[in-house]
Amino acid sequence: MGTSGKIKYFSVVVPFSSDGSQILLGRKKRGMGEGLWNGFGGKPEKGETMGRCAHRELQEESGIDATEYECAGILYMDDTAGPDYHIPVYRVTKYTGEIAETEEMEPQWFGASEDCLPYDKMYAEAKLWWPNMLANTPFVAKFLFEGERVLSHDVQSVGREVLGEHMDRIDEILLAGKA
Ligand SMILES: Nc1ncnc2c1[nH]c(=O)n2[C@H]1C[C@H](O)[C@@H](COP(=O)(O)OP(=O)(O)OP(=O)(O)O)O1
Repeated sequence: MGTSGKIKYFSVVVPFSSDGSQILLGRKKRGMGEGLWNGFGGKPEKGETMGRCAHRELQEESGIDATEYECAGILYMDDTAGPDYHIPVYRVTKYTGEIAETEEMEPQWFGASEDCLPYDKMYAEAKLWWPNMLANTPFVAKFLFEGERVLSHDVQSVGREVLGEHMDRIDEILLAGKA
């Protein structure tokens, strides 16, 4: 854990097209990460599990309603100075509704392959976990940051059961109001 002793929780949500050949990303229009392409997402509200947070954030930021989605992996980010981030990443395989640009995000489809992703306009750690996301291999990724620089990383492929245990621990913390 970084020296601040604080952990912030966020979700990241990535819709896939029905044939799996495309992914929907959003370009952040304001605030943290402005100008970067990423999945949709944000902080859980009080009393919300991460799954519910993922569903709500996707709806608020892209206008669509996820009907089939699951946790694909978790990003644990330790910062040498600032707060740490714990960020579950969700894969959406079915949704209803129309994709819309919102105040926060400009949505765009990209090919679901590494050479189609705009890594130079994504968070620094993105290129380290996206290969697992694209291969549909569940993962637990740990990063040590100094500001925006990744000092070290360890991305492990894990079984769905292990990922589920990580998610249970996070939901327990959220539901206990300890986040
Ligand atoms: N490295 C890094 N730093 C900060 N945030 C992220 C990363 N990598 C990421 O993938 N992310 C994700 C986590 C979230 O999905 C967004 C940040 O959420 P954002 O919506 O900008 O945060 P807030 O505006 O404070 O939260 P809400 O108000 O939307 O709840 O980037």
